Amino acid sequence: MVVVDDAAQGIGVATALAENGLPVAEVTFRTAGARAAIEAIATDRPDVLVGAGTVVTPAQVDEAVAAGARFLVSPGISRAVVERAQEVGVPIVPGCATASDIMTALELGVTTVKLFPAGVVGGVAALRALSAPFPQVRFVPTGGVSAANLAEFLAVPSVLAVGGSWMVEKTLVAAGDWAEVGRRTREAVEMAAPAAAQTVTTPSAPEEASR
Ligand SMILES: O=C(O)C(=O)C[C@H](O)[C@H](O)COP(=O)(O)O
Repeated sequence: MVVVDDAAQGIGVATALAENGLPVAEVTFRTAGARAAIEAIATDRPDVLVGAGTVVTPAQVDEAVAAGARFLVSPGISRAVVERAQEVGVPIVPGCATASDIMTALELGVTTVKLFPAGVVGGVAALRALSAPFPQVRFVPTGGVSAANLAEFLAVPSVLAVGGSWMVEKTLVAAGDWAEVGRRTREAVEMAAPAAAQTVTTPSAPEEASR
């Protein structure tokens, strides 16, 4: 989850992420420069999977896709936004904070949702509670995820991935401190690796089978 002011910052972040094992960036539509940053990454770093975050209107769906975004993320769930994404054929991960939000996602045919803001709505305990009635749903918790709790979130079987801004903190991006962005990225990738390996090697473990 990246907040950048312009194309140059976007390229700096994308390069630091890719060179440290995480070639994926969600550039949020929170700044005037977000569109230019997505365009620059899509053009100059085709090895990086670039998406748009904080997509809250159908018009932003179109804008993001025109800029080259290959996936979309919303902080909440809006029928109009999800339906527009489905019309143009780009994957969208809407934010859900309650069981009702998840039911709306399911009605729209969406089974991968973002739990947001994950830390505030109950963290791992909320994930486990919401996973029980919705075994078909995969969660991407964001909002309050960090190096301190990353492993805990990834250990929940229904968690597909996590997202967060701690690797690309605004002050680091503003200062162009790509070495520190790279260090935090590498650390996160190393912490996530055991969870990813477990998902691949133990698909029939009891916990997995009961999902
Ligand atoms: O607006 C969106 O579409 C988002 O994706 C929200 C972000 O994922 C979170 O704001 C990240 O939260 P922190 O890692 O705690 O900074």
